[in-house]
Amino acid sequence: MRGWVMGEFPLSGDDGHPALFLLQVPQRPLEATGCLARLPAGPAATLAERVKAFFAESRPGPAVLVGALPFDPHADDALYQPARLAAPLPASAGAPPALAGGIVAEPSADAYADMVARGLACLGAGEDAPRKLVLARSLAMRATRAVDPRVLAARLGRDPGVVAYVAPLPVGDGEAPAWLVGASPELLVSRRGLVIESHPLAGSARRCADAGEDQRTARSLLDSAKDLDEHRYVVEAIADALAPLCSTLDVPARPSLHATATMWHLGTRITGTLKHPAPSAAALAALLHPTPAVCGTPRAAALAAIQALEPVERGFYAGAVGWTDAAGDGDWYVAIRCARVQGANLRLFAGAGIVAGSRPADEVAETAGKFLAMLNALGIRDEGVSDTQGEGHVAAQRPSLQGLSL
Ligand SMILES: C=C(O[C@@H]1C=C(C(=O)O)C=C[C@H]1O)C(=O)O
Repeated sequence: MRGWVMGEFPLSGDDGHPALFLLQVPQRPLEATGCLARLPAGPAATLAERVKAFFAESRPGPAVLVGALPFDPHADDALYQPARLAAPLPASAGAPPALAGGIVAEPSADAYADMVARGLACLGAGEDAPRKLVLARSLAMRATRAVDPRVLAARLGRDPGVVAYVAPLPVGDGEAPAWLVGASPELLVSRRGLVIESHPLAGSARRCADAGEDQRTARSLLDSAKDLDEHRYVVEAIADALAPLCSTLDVPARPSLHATATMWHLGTRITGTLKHPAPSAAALAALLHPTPAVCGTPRAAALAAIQALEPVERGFYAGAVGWTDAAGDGDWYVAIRCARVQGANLRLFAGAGIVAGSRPADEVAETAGKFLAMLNALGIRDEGVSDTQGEGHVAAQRPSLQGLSL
């Protein structure tokens, strides 16, 4: 376990970016500014005890920790006690940042298709081999000036199917502050008293501009054996992890549809009542993360395959963002549909679950669809997707996705 080196977190106003954490959950939106104390960093396995030790000390200020868990459960997390809590001001979305230069796909769409093919080859190859694997790719781009995470979050938050978020990320000495900014449709876990909820998603299809075709896409997703298979692994893993901790656990037998502005997903709303002693929301998040929705199954084999196959480190993408308070309540969302933003640099991430029967070209298309939330927030429109975010027009000088092989 190692503590934060002073200055590696964007915590003060010196650089024009006061510490900002934002989680726009409809029933309980949270905006946290400033930082009173950092939680000593560590892996997921020690999060519950670190959180407990933190709240055991008497401390001035809000009795809450906010922050992010990285994708790799063995890597250091980034949680801190903010100085102030407030309901977020209704942010005006404003203009997207202007981009300088092109978009660099890392890996390229073709290299990603190869990666998926290699991933498919290792599925089920031996007893310990993964049965599901989630493989991700990234798009790197630069804005003409430092990106304001708040503007991006406000633009992302116009979609009622997502929870927009901003979380500060650790950076190296002397580097500009970095943020994870995104719009998650997926609740990892929430806890209020003994009541818990999780809404895992897996199995996806890109939405269509034509209403009839959009409905047909949704219906065929509900009937897709491959997608139901992908989904089942996630629900089983979450239900198996929660069952020993709960006195009641309701797991619907079949998933239902969840819509964002750009994607359809299969989702299962799992609810339960915790037994005493009830683990905190942070402990529950650490227990569940990373689920087969972002990693695969079995977890260790999928994690090893991801680390061997993906050329770009995920960092905090596909981790979790959220808060936990001294009473143990909290909300944790899966950190997807996001970008790492540092100064004028952005790196977007998107991944897709691969099971027997997946096809590389389909996974390229699915990840391209998943990039759209963030690309649209950046003012990059795709003519194939309906303008459900209400912008109404495509500014002529804004880049279009047409012709870009994403
Ligand atoms: C990994 C991502 O999304 C996850 C994977 C999904 C899938 O494979 O169908 C669906 C929702 C998320 O759980 C992502 O958006 O980057």
